Amino acid sequence: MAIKFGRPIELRDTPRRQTDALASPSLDLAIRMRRNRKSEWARRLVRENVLTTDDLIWPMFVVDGHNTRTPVASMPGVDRLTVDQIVRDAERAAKLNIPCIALFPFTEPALRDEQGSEALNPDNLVCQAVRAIKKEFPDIGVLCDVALDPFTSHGHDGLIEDGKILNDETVAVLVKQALTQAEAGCDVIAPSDMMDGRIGAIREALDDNGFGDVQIMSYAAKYASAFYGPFRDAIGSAKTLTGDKRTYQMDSANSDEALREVELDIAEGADMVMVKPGMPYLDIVRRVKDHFAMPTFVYQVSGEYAMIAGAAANGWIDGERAMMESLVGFKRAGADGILTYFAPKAAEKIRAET
Ligand SMILES: NCC(=O)CCC(=O)O
Ligand SMILES: [Mg+2]
Repeated sequence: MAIKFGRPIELRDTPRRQTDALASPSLDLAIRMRRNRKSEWARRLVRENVLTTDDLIWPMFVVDGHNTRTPVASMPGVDRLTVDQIVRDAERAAKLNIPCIALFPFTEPALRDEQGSEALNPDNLVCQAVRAIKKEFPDIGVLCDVALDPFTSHGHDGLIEDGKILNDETVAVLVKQALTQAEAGCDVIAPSDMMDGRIGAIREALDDNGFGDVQIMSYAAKYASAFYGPFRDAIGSAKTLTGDKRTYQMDSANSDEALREVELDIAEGADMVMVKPGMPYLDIVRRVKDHFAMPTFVYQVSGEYAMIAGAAANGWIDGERAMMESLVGFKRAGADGILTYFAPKAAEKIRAET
């Protein structure tokens, strides 16, 4: 039924209620969208998307030392944690019913080299943290990032020769890094490097080495983004990174290309796929979810966190409401889960409200 200015055209000929428009201004509207918004219970009843603690993955930063929490200046409210402290936050995550945590290391500069060799050390910070967490809280999911950037002196995700990031040679190292992490007890391998063919190579190696149950969450559509800045502060690669990552991460102007990236990773054996960053790429999340119907994740990255947390700290926005609005926006776009530094805060808010 065609509707124009509220009153169905088909009804235009039927007698109207007699009203004196001036004395009692009242539009003759059959449909009033505001009725379903009239009170909190009514809004709850028609709500289409709900954020739960099951949707959250909490990224954490691990640093060498003991019993120390060091604030990351560009991420207000986020700390680098020593292994014993990460176990305490894992406990907090478990109590908040957050299903999974993600680990990122701050590697001492002396341990970084051109090849990122520390990534293959079975006793590196990430492996230590995985073992410590799994010992105390075996039921929480632990996700480990696969890429060389926290370990290389140049801050790139792969090996470099003559200024070029080598693809196949890098994949060979990433396979070893993934096996090292699986050996430590990691549940989900999450390659974030954007080399071609790494998902298939890692899947094959995991299967050949008795890690058939270890899942792969692929950073399938990862864009070269300015929003990663605070993360690079947190892992200590901001100052050392030479150049940018545009020869391997995606061009922010592209959308069809994201579907091709995701399609390849699914074909190579990804169990879950991810779009990153989040807020500027909600259209990509929606396309990926609609196209592949895969478990689809989104990373609300450090710069997105910093924008909200920083503005809130200045009193420019209501931080809690902006946090929740941004997170439900990901659900609305089709995400099954969100990696977010807000995870503990959001989980606490959800718990307080239910
Ligand atoms: N591989 C993980 C990241 O690069 C995270 C980026 C961010 O939070 O800015
Ligand atoms: Mg790819």
